[in-house]
Amino acid sequence: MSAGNGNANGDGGFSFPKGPAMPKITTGAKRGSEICHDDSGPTVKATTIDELHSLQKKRSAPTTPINQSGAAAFAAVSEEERQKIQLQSISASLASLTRESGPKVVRGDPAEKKADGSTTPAYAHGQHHSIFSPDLGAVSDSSLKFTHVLYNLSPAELYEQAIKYEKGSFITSNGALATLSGAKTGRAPRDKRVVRDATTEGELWWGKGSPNIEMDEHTFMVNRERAVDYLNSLEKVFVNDQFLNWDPENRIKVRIVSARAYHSLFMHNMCIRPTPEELESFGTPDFTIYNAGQFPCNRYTHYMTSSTSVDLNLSRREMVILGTQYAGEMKKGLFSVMHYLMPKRRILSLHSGCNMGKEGDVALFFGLSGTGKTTLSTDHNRYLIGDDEHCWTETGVSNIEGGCYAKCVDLSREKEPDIWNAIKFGTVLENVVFDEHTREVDYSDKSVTENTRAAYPIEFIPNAKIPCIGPHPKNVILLACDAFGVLPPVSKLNLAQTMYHFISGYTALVAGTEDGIKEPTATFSACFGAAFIMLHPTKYAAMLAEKMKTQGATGWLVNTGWSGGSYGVGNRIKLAYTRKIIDAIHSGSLLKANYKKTEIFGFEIPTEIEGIPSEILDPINSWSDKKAHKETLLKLGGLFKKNFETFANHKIGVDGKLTEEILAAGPIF
Ligand SMILES: Nc1ncnc2c1ncn2[C@@H]1O[C@H](COP(=O)(O)OP(=O)(O)O)[C@@H](O)[C@H]1O
Ligand SMILES: C=C(OP(=O)(O)O)C(=O)O
Ligand SMILES: [Ca+2]
Ligand SMILES: [Mn+2]
Repeated sequence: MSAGNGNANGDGGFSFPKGPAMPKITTGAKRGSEICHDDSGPTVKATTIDELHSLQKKRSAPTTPINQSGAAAFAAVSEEERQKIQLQSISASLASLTRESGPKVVRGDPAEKKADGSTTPAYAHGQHHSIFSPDLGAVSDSSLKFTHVLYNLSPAELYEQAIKYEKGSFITSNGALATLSGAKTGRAPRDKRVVRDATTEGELWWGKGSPNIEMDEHTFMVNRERAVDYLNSLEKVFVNDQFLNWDPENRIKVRIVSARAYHSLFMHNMCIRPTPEELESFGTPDFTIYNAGQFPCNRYTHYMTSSTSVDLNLSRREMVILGTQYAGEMKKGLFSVMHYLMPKRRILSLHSGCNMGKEGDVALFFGLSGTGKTTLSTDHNRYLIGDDEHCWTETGVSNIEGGCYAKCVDLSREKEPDIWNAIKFGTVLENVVFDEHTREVDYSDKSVTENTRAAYPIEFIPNAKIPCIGPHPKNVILLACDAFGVLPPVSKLNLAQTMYHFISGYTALVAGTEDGIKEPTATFSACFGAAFIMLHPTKYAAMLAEKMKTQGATGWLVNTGWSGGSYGVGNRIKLAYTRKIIDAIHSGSLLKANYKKTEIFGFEIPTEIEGIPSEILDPINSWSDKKAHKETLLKLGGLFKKNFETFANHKIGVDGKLTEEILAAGPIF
């Protein structure tokens, strides 16, 4: 190693050159005698510094005037009583199950000193406390300390917490909060576990192909205890009480207990935000997440294969996160819960984006990660209902979430203006790289990860449809990013083909970013979200088929991937072209186009679409090597066939008729 040009001392070290001395800065020592008399306005209405600071913050969160009809005014819960109930509920959430009761919880930042300098716990908003302290019967040293709870903080408060206490948190020039998620920059599906108990044993999909890797109840409790003890050992924890699902009849109350302001702000953005009134009557959550992501699981614990564990216990309505700070784990964990709860109510949960035209025409966008759900559902000419997770009921669709989670690798203002503009104050920017001085984000920089993300509240998109609900879908668009380059840019599907491709859940992405990797890797993920479904894929497929049939919805397969050859030879289809295709689907013009049938897959492909070079519509035309095209097509067809084998002996719907049709709707050669 070279010594560089450091100023190492000792023998042989450098000494600073003795150049001319720096000019002295004149400080204008005589200033004091030149006092300007014309700027003396009124002085502050405070006599001490503490008083001045106390003037700065006005109390927020108005409480609902309780309008009791008639008598029993005394029955109204006092503010103090309400706060106490809330703290009791949080204490219960944080309770260790091996000790008798929950920890002593108190609201507010432990660092927030009162005016007299004392650190007696106080509420976040500066006013004095109302401490809930459990019985001293709870015997453990941990019960001698307070767990400070930062409850449903605002984005501004969370920014301050993140910047003060979390390494890697910065404000970028667009106002967003840049954060680092740590060692994990994506989900860890192999570390996900689901408790197999008497109930879930028969209800869930287990075994080959299933994402549900079992764990027993006891092991779950071991991990839960680990997470709870970790959280209680901290100075403070963040608690979010929020909702899932814009359909009021099927709304779920969720509580997220986490150690990082980053996680709290992420969920603030991604879940539905309660009004102050809704928060007052929140009560007990339907589901709780314990996010102890900085703390690993113990690898000697049964069922653990790494130091990361994401554990779902449907009976206890709890999820525990250990050993990963990637925030997407929370949102997708809750999505799994919805994939269990909703079908029980005969509601179909969908891993799809959703938007609506001015005429009320709704489209769903299914697809695996990176295929374009967020990009294509965010459409300046349409209302955004949601970018990722929806429910389809007897009356229409509803978004599960209150925010969007966009990939921002190579994001450009020109191509995706609405997402670009949504990245502002309040948005969480994960793992992006920015200029150390100007704090301008470089979206093309993949130094931390390819999977850079922006999480923002849905209302940051100007034409968001609030409330995020809509009528029955008219078009069901299946997105595949085909890096083999053989799927047509758009195909019209009949119902059986839609089901075949929905169950297959295909995409092929390039294997990685390293040089030399030329071979695309095919991924098949049932229902375009095998990592999140809880029941057998055919259950969701049967519901989708039934709904599409009754509503007369049309299925489409759109390739947002390669054209003119596989990855390495061809190019990714231009986003502008894909948008034109999608526009033609929405407007109904594509339905009326002329079609021809492709070989092998039997797709109906349009012969022309306005604004798109016709030759790209049939992939064979854009491949210069026709032999390679045929071979690649057969190769992909073979992968589809092989993947579908596991579904061949499952019946869909009441009679097996649809099953036969679906099997026949795959590639034939
Ligand atoms: N033709 C295309 N259609 C859709 N997305 C495209 C296209 N070409 C490039 N992209 C890029 O691919 C990514 C799609 O990601 P995203 O919409 O976040 O997927 P998802 O929401 O399905 O995970 C975006 O970064 C987008 O800019
Ligand atoms: C958050 C995710 O969703 P998507 O990539 O589909 O947007 C994910 O899969 O981790
Ligand atoms: Ca997704
Ligand atoms: Mn997305």
